[in-house]
Amino acid sequence: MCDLGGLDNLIANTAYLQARKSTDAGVGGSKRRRSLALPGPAKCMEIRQLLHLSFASECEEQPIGRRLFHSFCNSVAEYSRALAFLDQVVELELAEDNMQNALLCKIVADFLQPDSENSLSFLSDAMTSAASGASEVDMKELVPRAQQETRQFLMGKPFREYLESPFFQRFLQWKALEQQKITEKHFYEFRVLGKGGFGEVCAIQVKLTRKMHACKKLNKKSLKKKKGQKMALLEKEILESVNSSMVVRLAYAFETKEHLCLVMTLMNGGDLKFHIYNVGKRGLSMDRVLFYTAQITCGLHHLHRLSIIYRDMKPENVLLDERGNCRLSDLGLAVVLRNADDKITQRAGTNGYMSPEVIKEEPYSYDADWFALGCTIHEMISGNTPFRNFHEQVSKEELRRRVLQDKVVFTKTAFTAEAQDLCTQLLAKRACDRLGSRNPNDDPRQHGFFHSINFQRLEAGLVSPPFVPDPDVVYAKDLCDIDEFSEVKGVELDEQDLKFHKEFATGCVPLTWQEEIIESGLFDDVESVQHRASLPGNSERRSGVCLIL
Ligand SMILES: Nc1ncnc2c1ncn2[C@@H]1O[C@H](COP(=O)(O)OP(=O)(O)OP(=O)(O)O)[C@@H](O)[C@H]1O
Repeated sequence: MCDLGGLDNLIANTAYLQARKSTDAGVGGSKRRRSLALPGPAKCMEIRQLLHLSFASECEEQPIGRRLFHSFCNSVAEYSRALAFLDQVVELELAEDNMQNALLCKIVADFLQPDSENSLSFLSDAMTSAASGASEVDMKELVPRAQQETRQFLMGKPFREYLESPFFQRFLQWKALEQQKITEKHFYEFRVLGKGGFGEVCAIQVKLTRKMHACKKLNKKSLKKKKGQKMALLEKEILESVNSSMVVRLAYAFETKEHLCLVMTLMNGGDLKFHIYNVGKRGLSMDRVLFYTAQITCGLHHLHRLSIIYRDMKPENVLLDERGNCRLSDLGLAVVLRNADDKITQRAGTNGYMSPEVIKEEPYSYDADWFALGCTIHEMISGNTPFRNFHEQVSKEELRRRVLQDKVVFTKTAFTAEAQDLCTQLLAKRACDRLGSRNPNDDPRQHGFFHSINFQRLEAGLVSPPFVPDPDVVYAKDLCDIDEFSEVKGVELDEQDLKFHKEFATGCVPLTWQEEIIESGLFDDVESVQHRASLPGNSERRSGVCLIL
């Protein structure tokens, strides 16, 4: 029986939906005031000592660093042109196929021709003379070389000057703020979204930025009792290392008295299992199957490049966000290989998605994920997994036999020839015959099924999802259908546990935190206040910054 009435659920949903909308409205749309204190010079000196300064990290990878390096470069015409050129190259990489040639010619004419107004004076003579009268084929080869020379240039004098400029001081202030201790006081908490093995997942909102996230709470005593501490730390470290728009990302890791908390990308559009079985007729339309499969494939590819085997590929673990893009979630079973080509034998995964080699406990690696992807595509198209029909009761032994022996049959007309071929190749019984694992360069993204997908644009978020979840629907079970956790008895936490909790609760994850600060408008607000303060006639110079925004 449900303890909570429908009213409780309604109130929880309304509060949650309203909080989501306040984030959508952005900083400008919200009336609540926020205060922000950026640390002063002493703290900045301390932070500077701790950083291993590199151009790639400080000026390219870290979002706030990139923005401040851009601002610095904009004050010197030559540096500003160099960045404009690099920005154009990125635009070229993401351009639609039919726009590519025109853009390529424009870039060469604007930046590489010695007589052009924006010509890059630091480029080698060999480069500029090759640019005059170059054919399109030559240009395709010249632009990446010019890109390299430009980067080399920026890494020299401009980078050294940047490190001595007030822009870098500002960067250090943000870095100092990034290292603040994170506690539950930084967040508002909303309804529970789901239940995991060690605790609930609930929606939360960062007070400072108003960004919504999902918070996976892991009960400290339960982790200890079920010997889950090592696994939890590994999941946290893996999430932290991932930087893909196709995999859930970690924003904060902190602890409360009872829980270790992982604050991750909020995926509020429901999971693929729900969409396959609970909306309209079973299965998904082919445009959705294509879109999700392309995104999942990018997500798996990203993990594999980091030597991570996901090991739990299935529709239930693929979550949609409010725009209809999907990400892989629940990296609780993922493992990192010490060497990229190592193999492991430990049986892990979900029955019905585990590959023959995992079932037989034979050595396996990334090939296991490609097999599970084959099962997932089959399920998205037909509403049945390849080895078990919907609602069919099958014993573990029979399921095992089917996976090991049965040829997959495609009974539904919904399978196009290309979809069928993709599934067949992914579901090959032997890993060495399986798409994705046949040789070191085997890439499922090159399969004909994906011929209409521009993967670079997809990864950059420039392809519109074919389905957008309803913004007024909460795609989560009603509160009364989510079981509560019972108290963990008979476990005492000791010194060793406290040490582990400290190792886990590392606070803000730099790249995600910096993105959040920029996205929320806080970064621009601070910059404009600082800019006003530095104008002639304004005596109010600031070193530390304490702002009410
Ligand atoms: N990022 C997220 N956004 C929204 N909801 C989420 C998110 N992550 C998890 N959930 C919800 O919480 C539930 C439990 O999360 P998750 O599967 O990661 O926990 P778990 O401890 O690994 O559970 P299990 O081991 O049982 O799979 C999910 O089924 C989903 O409904």
